[in-house]
Amino acid sequence: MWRSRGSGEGGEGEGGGLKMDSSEKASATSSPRGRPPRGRPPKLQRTARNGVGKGAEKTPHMAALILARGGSKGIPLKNIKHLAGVPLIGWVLRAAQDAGVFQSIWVSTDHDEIEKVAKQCGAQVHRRSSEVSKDSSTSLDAITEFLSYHNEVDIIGNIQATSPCLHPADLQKVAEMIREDGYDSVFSVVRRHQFRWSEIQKGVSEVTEPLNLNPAKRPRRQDWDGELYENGSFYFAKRHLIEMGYLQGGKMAYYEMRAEHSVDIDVDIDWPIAEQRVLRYGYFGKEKLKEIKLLVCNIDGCLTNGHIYVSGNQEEIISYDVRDSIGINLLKKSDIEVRLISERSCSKQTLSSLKLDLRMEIGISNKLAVVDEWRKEMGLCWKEVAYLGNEVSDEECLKKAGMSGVPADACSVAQKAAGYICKSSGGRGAIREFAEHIFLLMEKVNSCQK
Ligand SMILES: CC(=O)N[C@H]1[C@H]([C@H](O)[C@H](O)CO)O[C@](OP(=O)(O)OC[C@H]2O[C@@H](n3ccc(N)nc3=O)[C@H](O)[C@@H]2O)(C(=O)O)C[C@@H]1O
Repeated sequence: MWRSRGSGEGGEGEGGGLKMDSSEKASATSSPRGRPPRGRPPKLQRTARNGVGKGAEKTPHMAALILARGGSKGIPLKNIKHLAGVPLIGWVLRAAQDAGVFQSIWVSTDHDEIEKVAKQCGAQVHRRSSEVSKDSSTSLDAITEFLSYHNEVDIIGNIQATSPCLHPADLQKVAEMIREDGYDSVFSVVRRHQFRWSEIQKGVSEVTEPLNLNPAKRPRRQDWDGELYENGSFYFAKRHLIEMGYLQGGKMAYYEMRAEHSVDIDVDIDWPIAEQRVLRYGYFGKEKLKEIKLLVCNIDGCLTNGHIYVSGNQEEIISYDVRDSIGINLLKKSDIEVRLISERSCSKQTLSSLKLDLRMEIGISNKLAVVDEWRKEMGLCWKEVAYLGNEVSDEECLKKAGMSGVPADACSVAQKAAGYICKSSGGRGAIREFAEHIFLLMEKVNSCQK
């Protein structure tokens, strides 16, 4: 959903890339389905690895594993539903990729669409069996199955997509705790200041009791350290523990996450709150965002819905959404110049009758060259350019721009190259929505600069 980046100008923007060696690439999907039926998964065996056994010098293989079954109950296909323009699994995948501590990064799923999105986000996919994809299946069941097909893995970092505010630094610290401090398992917690009370059970106890406070001396927040709660963001464990049926055990430690990064999507009403949280505190990639000064927008399929009506006297008739013209005006008021570009030789006369008063170039076969020229003319770097496109011809600009978006109905090449996928379609409010996204991220940039 975002691009792998190299160094230099082409590597600017919100995302990061996963480095895989060729053997890992060759097995981009692992699948119990692809194997001959032989009942239960093979019995797990402890091999001479991970510092155990003779001459084992190899760095232990730490795999990130995101469990993403298709049958989520409360929110349908929750694991790939777009949260702030990015599929839910995409947030934690981006953090895992940029952490640079994993030898491999996997999504375990039983669903075709989730497999597709996971691969677009740069993950390898384990097609899990239906036995570990039921409502009653636990995470441990799915992790155990994954390990039984991946003998090369020594340590599992089970990252839950339902905690999308994860940052690479959190994962780097946990990897260090396991690799250097010798912990067998580490899981995330958050500090909460919550007073707990015993439950009233009819017939047993008619009164409640304080569990962690003295009502006569109620502490103020600043006078009380609070308590640590498992927050469900991640669970790291060495293979032997999982083989024994534990995700937490052995030499065990917790990792305390910052409260603002601790988000747990459990029920549907958590979704809008999580969306606001990621926009403010989420991880947007290695490269720092810069203030946007120019937005370039493709015409057919972004400004318009792509339909053209031709009148008897060969005049083109197009439609656009008033919300988009409001979005354009808001951008202009915020000193963001908006320009239009088109591969097709649209009718300039028709476009100028929209009275948007925007500079535009039409009939452009190499959009990248034109936008590059525009940004140089304005003295901008690519990070200061936002691009909204929907077609294959927009791919390069989407990859280069500091902020990139596509309407909901953009082609898959463009979707893959963009950092933000609008809920609105082209010609139906996508520009307005993308403008809103730009404003939110600019707030983030400005608050970081203060
Ligand atoms: C490691 C673990 O035990 N995780 C469980 C967590 C954990 O205890 C809490 O988050 C702690 O705060 O709780 C559950 O959490 P939940 O059901 O939301 O699952 C978390 C993520 O894992 C995926 N998952 C879970 C189980 C499974 N067999 N396959 C999966 O793909 C879900 O799709 C989702 O993306 C729960 O609420 O019931 C179930 C999870 O199994």
